[in-house]
Amino acid sequence: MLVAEDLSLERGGRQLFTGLSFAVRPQQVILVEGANGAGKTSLIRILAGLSRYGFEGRVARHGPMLYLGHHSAVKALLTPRENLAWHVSGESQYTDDEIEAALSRVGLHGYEDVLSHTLSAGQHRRVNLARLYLSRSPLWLLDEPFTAIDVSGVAELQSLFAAHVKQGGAVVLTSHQALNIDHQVSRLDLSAGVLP
Ligand SMILES: Nc1ncnc2c1ncn2[C@@H]1O[C@H](COP(=O)(O)OP(=O)(O)OP(=O)(O)O)[C@@H](O)[C@H]1O
Repeated sequence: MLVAEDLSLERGGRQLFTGLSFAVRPQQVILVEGANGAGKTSLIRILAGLSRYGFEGRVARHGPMLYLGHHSAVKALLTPRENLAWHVSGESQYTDDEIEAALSRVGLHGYEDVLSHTLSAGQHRRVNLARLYLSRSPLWLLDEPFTAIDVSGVAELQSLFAAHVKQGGAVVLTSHQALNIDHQVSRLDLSAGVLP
């Protein structure tokens, strides 16, 4: 699904990692770990093809991917229904029932048509995460998907990740939280600075 070869990243005069090579294969969950500032967000953005700043190396992706960034891309003056419909419109055609069902899966039943600026931080984040329930992309690149999500929401997400990889998908994510996924998790630790 993805092959990363000899990745190096320098930021603000600091070498964050060098010589990083790995592959992402179907049915893999890869947790990118490391201290604050280790380069996790930067790595996910590089894998998604969204950043080249300070970066050397090669990333080859095969097939569609879904990237969810650290910062919620939910527009305050649109409703959750409108935000989700807009976000997924580039990926495929979805019916209003499918949009509603996805919002319901993330606990937003009853909030579909309020303005998003009236939502809590966690609800805001959940609007973004609803995209995962509609995604047909096999590769998910997720930067801190659990931020602002409550305990039951985290458990739901972890079940979703397990189901996704069991169906042949792959998930690469950053998180400062320990994972409790019913599937083997590979770890990519950036704290060491220089990886094999
Ligand atoms: N646009 C930028 N310009 C200069 N330096 C940057 C930029 N973006 C990030 N950095 C630096 O790159 C380093 C890695 O940042 P990054 O956000 O990838 O870390 P992280 O491991 O995700 O951190 P955290 O756990 O705090 O989210 C940090 O030292 C940060 O200051």
